[in-house]
Amino acid sequence: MGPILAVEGLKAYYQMRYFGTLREVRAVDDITLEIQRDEIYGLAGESSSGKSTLIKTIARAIRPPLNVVDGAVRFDFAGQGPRDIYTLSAPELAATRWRHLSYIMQGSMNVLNPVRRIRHSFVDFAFRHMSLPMPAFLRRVEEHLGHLSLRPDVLESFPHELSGGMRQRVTIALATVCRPDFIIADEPTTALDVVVQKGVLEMIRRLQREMGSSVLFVTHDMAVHANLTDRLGIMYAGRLVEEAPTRALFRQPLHPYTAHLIRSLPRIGDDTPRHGLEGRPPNLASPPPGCRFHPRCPLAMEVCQQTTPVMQELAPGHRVACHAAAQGILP
Ligand SMILES: Nc1ncnc2c1ncn2[C@@H]1O[C@H](COP(=O)(O)OP(=O)(O)OP(=O)(O)O)[C@@H](O)[C@H]1O
Repeated sequence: MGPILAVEGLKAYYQMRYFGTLREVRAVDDITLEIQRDEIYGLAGESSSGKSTLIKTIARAIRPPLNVVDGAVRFDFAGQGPRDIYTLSAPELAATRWRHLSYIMQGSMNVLNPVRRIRHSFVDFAFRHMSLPMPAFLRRVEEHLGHLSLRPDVLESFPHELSGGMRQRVTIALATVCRPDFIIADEPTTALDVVVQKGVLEMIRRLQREMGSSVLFVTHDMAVHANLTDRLGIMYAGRLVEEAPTRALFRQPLHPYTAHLIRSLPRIGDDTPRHGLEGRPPNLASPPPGCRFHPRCPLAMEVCQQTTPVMQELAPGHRVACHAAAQGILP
């Protein structure tokens, strides 16, 4: 069986008109990647690199001014054969969401209605996918909550009555109760304190293993990626610049930006001062020509200012878009 998700040449721009002139923010610019069944694929990159835009585009959860300009997003759920999510009809899309493709968001309040009891959220999102009468459905939900160390009475609670960690576990329960094939998680633990964060990450890993689902996990936190993900893609200024099995990427990053992200991680007992990168990420309405990282890159050469580097596989499963790396120059 092929990959569960194949993204090909995807471009998604925020397109705005000011006095008749088109301004485009190229937040996702020519991204190609595949996600396999039964893996956790991490997506990293600093703020504004386009991570959220990419996953919204993958989930077809976009609205103007964000538009897909080019490319394809093909899911192959349960081996049904690849389908571009943008060719699904509205009923097909509704039948897919939560059942095959679900979403764990940054703030749990986005998905939990603050003025309705938790039970209603489960009924609204999951009931129609389960083909069970209501009492059996609610029993299934309670069982699933128990699996996430949540008591059945949370169903009768309002979201504000629960702690942040419990709310996030409820949203994970909601996203997993239909045993979806593919789960997108967007910074699901960023707002939580470290101890709660650890528990939530372990829970995501355990559920993923049990269900054999694929997870696309987005966070800027490289330490979380190191502990959780099987493979990792690094985004910079709207482009994927490196991708590899997580261990290989930490052992030997090939892109200078990835090397910088890894070097910025704090290490216990290491007091050497850490130097930030000079400069700021580019404005995506007018990114620099050539490699978008070149104004900040310690290895920049003339070619980097003129020619956009293409992704090349330099080691098995290890792709990088960097002129220096292609010449064997390590960061
Ligand atoms: N509604 C919008 N209109 C115009 N530009 C936008 C809009 N939303 C995001 N952008 C721009 O798109 C680019 C990518 O933003 P995005 O939120 O996808 O990045 P991110 O990597 O997810 O960042 P963060 O980690 O801060 O969420 C940024 O330059 C941002 O300013």
